[in-house]
Amino acid sequence: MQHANGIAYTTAGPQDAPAIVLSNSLGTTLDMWSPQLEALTQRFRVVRYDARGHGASTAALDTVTLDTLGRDVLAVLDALNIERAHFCGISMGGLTGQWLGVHAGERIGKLIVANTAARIGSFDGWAQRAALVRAEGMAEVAAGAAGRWFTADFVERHPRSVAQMTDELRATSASGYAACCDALATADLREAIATIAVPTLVIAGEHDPVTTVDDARYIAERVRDSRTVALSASHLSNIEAAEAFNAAVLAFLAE
Ligand SMILES: O=C(O)CC1=CCC(=O)O1
Repeated sequence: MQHANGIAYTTAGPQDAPAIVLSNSLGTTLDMWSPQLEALTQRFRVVRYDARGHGASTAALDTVTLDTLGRDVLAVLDALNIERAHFCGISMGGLTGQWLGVHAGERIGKLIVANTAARIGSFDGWAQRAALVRAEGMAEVAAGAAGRWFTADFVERHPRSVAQMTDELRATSASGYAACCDALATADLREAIATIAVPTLVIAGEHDPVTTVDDARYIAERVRDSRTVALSASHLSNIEAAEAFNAAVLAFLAE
């Protein structure tokens, strides 16, 4: 694991291949991309990183905004001397991707934003969640995570994958998680995304209760060079519908 400005990252795949950066969701780590690694490293240099406050990232947590999360990606690209990379982010990572499309489009080849929205949740909802984990730690948020992240059917059929993800969430630093809740509380790109000029794929989960198919449509209707695909999955569609997710990403990158 290497660090750039306190952001932990790792690379895999051929060094001279085009790079793709993978950006995790709230309460997960770069390990969430394991189901994508084999497929993507056939053709890409895959750069995974732990979002600020998560996993092995040690970056400061005083005032974290969406701007901070976006600039963290640029710091990783700079550390690797990568001028331009594809970017695939899920949920909070997808919001980070939209920020990059708006503010640093010249650094992004193609953009994939999955299970995300231009504005996720509400200020009050995120403020309450941040206060909860700051006061009481991760237990309550982790207890409800399976139902936010996966369909009941997936939870029943894949208990080990689900437990791995919820254990990881339970182990997430409460202050890191809360700092990212703060960022989500104020992140609102509903108007700004109309300026995104990067070719964009918007992936939705048909059963996602957090960021809906309508949220995906909202993005696609405003980003001029965009297409959408809806997968039979809940929120963490890269895990629940890994094969279809990989196929959609690879087809888009091959266009
Ligand atoms: O609430 C959750 O755990 C789902 C989620 C919202 C933003 C994000 O990245 O994950």
